[in-house]
Amino acid sequence: MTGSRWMELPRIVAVGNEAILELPQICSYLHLEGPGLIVTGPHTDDVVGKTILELLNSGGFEPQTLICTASKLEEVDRAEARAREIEAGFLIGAGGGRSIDIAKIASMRTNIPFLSLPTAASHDGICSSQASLTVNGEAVSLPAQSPLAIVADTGIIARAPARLLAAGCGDIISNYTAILDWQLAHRLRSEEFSEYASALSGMTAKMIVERASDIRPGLEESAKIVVKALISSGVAMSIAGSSRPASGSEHKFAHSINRIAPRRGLHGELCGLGTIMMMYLHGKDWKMIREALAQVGAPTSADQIGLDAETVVEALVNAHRIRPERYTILDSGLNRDAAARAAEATGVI
Ligand SMILES: NC(=O)C1=CN([C@@H]2O[C@H](COP(=O)(O)OP(=O)(O)OC[C@H]3O[C@@H](n4cnc5c(N)ncnc54)[C@H](OP(=O)(O)O)[C@@H]3O)[C@@H](O)[C@H]2O)C=CC1
Ligand SMILES: O=C(CO)COP(=O)(O)O
Ligand SMILES: [Zn+2]
Repeated sequence: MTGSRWMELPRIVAVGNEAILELPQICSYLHLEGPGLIVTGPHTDDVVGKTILELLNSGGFEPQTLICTASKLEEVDRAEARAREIEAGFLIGAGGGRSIDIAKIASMRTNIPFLSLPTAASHDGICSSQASLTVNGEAVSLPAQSPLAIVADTGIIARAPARLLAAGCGDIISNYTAILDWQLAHRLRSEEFSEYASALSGMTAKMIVERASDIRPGLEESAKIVVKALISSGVAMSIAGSSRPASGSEHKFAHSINRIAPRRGLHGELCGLGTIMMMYLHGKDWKMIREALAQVGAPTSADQIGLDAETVVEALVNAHRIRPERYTILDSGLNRDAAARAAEATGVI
């Protein structure tokens, strides 16, 4: 085999209190030219929309805003059309995982560079070169543009609702089972495995578990710990060239819940619950995971996010149908009784 696989990584990663104020400077440093299209959501627009507009205006980047409300292809189509219509020089994905993913795919389609401006530490898609979308009701992972720069203002992130920070911890802690699944697929299916990507992803998850008692809502220092971990997890995905180091059976469970009970629980919350149960299925230390999630304030039982036992079991037995090409512990054939036992034994239901 000849040639190489190209790894896309950001050129600038700015993490810190009031980092948002450096936005015009960063755009100039990267030789970006306006208009800049800000892809964001309604809540985020209330929190930082005006600030971003003022900052970009002050730098002469003629900003415009597009509000998106769902992780759907139609929203990507809208972002792409608007970017082309205004002949955008760059895109900014500002907000949670959904806005960043939409900007990421629109950037890939239009070949217009994009900047990632997370306003919450709720997901590890801040820097990854893939995006997750719902297409025809199914969760799909698509190749996308890696951000040219990340601007993570830890002051804004620390002031975001506490639930978002806890969810981000869940998304990182899920790397434990994602790696176990990847190793299993390597052993049983000869799937290509990256020692480096898995080591980085695993170290990131271990750090959050070890520092769980230091992670408190409202603290800038906590926001910094979690954001850096989310970025590392994204780098692991970029190294692997897929979400494999950060998405395994626990993510299949989360996607399966989204299919059965849409809008119930945040992505990272569902992944956290899935990780507890998948650790149990792998015969590993699920209590350590549950304890860490509880320490950071993430849900450890389904009823905390309004899910009933039947929905959890249904999601578990059907989770292997999500992206069947991605082999995980669930592909060994989890029957309904075993699924209920795993959920009950771990206290998830
Ligand atoms: N590409 C990848 O590698 C990854 C992608 N993802 C994807 O990311 C998404 C999950 O991300 P997540 O962030 O949990 O979900 P959302 O993007 O839906 O964000 C959750 C909510 O938080 C709000 N919000 C964000 N920041 C603030 C703030 N500072 N103050 C108040 N509210 C705020 C959002 O507002 P608003 O309404 O403005 O959006 C939204 O209502 C999923 O679609 C998932 O598939 C997750 C992990 C990795
Ligand atoms: O959420 C992810 C990693 O945290 C990646 O998403 P997918 O499960 O859609 O690949
Ligand atoms: Zn995730």
